[in-house]
Amino acid sequence: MTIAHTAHPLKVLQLTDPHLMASADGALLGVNTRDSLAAVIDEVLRNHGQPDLILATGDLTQDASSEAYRYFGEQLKAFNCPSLWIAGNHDDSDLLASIAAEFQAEQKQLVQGGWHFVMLDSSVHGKVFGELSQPELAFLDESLSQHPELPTMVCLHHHPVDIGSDWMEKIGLKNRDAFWQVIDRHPQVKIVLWGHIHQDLQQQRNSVQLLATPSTCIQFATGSSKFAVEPLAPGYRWFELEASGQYSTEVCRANGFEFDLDEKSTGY
Ligand SMILES: Nc1ncnc2c1ncn2[C@@H]1O[C@@H]2COP(=O)(O)O[C@H]2[C@H]1O
Repeated sequence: MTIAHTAHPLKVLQLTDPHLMASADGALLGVNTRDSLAAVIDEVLRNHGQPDLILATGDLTQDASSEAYRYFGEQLKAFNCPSLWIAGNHDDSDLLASIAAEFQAEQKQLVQGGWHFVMLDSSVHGKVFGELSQPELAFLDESLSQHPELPTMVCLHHHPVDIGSDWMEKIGLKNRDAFWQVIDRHPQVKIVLWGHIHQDLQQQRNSVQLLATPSTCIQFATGSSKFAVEPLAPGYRWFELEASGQYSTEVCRANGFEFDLDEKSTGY
């Protein structure tokens, strides 16, 4: 584990749900996912510049191919900083971990800039919903016990709360009560961050800020009872984290990216 303290806020970039494919032509509902990721990376560099850390919160690939994982790692070389990768429902957790190691992105926790980052694997092989295994819950509890003094961000792929979309209720984190029982024992947790829902979301649960972020490809319609997409631009989340525990965060989109989304789609 790396320990570094800086006087400046730590700049953290979240990239989520890029759904990359082995083929350069790979598209999701009409949107080429390599092109949309490139547009988001350009937007980060133009708008915010270099981050100090990247959090990649799952569905890095659509086809769980080694080519797509390596493509993702290569694209992150636009940034001169470490990244941490976790799996989503479209990923192959073991393959992701082995290729993440090639890019030094496999760590499950990191202390940097006075913050503690904990990365959880909520993927369940062959399922769309998420679940945290007993070893994963034990890891969460142990890692939080190691740094009770540090403001902490916990990341996973699946949503651990109701987000107000019926169709997504069935594909969130199944054992969310067990997750919150652990979190509630560790008051240093400031932020729980996820992907999966392809939309900007902010909620509060006691003293914990709950955040989700648009995908770097297609976006799901907010509050829809059944599967629906909306033609919002691909995006990312940016954080500036102070060692005091204060922070700011915003979602930005690559609004100049042109795409032809299949808006009538009823799923994929
Ligand atoms: N019409 C649908 N109803 C329910 N789930 C769907 C539908 N279409 C796709 N999905 C699944 O829901 C998931 C939501 O985001 P993912 O990108 O993980 O992948 C999606 C599919 O696995």
